[in-house]
Amino acid sequence: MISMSMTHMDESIFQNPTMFDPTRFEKHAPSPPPFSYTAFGGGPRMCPGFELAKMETLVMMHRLVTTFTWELLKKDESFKRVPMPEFDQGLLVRVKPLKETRASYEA
Ligand code: HEM
Repeated sequence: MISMSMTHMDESIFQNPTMFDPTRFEKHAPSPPPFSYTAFGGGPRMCPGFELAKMETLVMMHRLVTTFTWELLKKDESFKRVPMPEFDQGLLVRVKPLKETRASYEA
């Protein structure tokens, strides 16, 4: 049994662990020590789909932020870890296609 958040939230391994910083996973970034980043497990039974999953996640994120605008409806939203992140108010967002948003700015 592993506790991923023990190492994922360890400041001696990941600088500013609670900060959203995708650059920490870029190719030129220093690799974390073995078995400290365990989202995909580790060792001989490590997830064989991890490269595919990372690529799919990147493509999906790119599409979501370039196709839609996102508006946070509860500005005082926060979350706690129990142990997975859970939003206090359900993370309500208004999502609009980017084309529609541009049209309303132009009107
Ligand atoms: C965000 C997406 C994914 C996450 C977080 C994830 C995570 C994991 C984890 C933690 C394990 C256990 C590894 C271990 O025991 O050390 C695992 C195993 C596995 N994953 Fe994934 N996975 C993801 C996506 C995928 C995809 C896209 C595929 C296939 C296309 C896949 C196929 C597998 C298989 C076949 C195993 C079993 C490997 C074995 O027992 O030898 N996973 N995954």
